Amino acid sequence: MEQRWRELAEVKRELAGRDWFPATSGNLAIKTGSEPLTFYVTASGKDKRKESSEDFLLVDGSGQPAEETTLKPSAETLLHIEVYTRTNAGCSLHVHTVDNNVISELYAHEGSITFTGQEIIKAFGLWEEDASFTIPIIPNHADIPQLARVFGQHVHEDAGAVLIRNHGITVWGRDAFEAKKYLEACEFLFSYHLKLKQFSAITIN
Ligand SMILES: CSCCC(=O)C(=O)COP(=O)(O)O
Ligand SMILES: [Zn+2]
Repeated sequence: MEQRWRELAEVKRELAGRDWFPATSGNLAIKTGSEPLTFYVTASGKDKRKESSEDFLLVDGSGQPAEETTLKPSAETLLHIEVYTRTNAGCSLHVHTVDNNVISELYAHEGSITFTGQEIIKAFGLWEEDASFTIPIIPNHADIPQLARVFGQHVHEDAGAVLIRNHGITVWGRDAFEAKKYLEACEFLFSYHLKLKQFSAITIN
């Protein structure tokens, strides 16, 4: 358990270093047991750039604290539960960035965005020359159980990503290394796409 705590703390430190937790946003989770399901999740409403012994709490398969604590689990714990109950993923990460919000707004009407012809797609385990990677975009339902239900409809593989419109992205992987790799690759693709779009607009006009 302590090992999992340290792994999640390390991921949290790295993502904080990228400034991916503005205004208390974001939540992270790492699985500690499957039968029954238990996982560490970030405490709700905190500045995730700060580090303390109260950063994470252990919760059960219904998102309730699995040990005595005054900490409140992330408001979006139900999304992490969708990941762990539908797949063999071991870690799930959720961040709000300007780039992932802009991409989600630009392509919401299509319901997804597809990337192809990018070397970094290999980070998703796709090695073919014409490989493509599609990220679904779902509406940002205020009701978290409803958001989690819609989100869950796009959770099929042990690693993946879903954009929530004008909210953020949730990625997951078999372990913390893979989840972070997916997240970094997604944000790279978003940033590249937006820069290219801006640059193309300037050179055409
Ligand atoms: C100001 S962020 C609004 C809530 C949110 O979307 C988020 O990611 C953080 O919520 P948490 O309860 O996990 O702190
Ligand atoms: Zn969020």
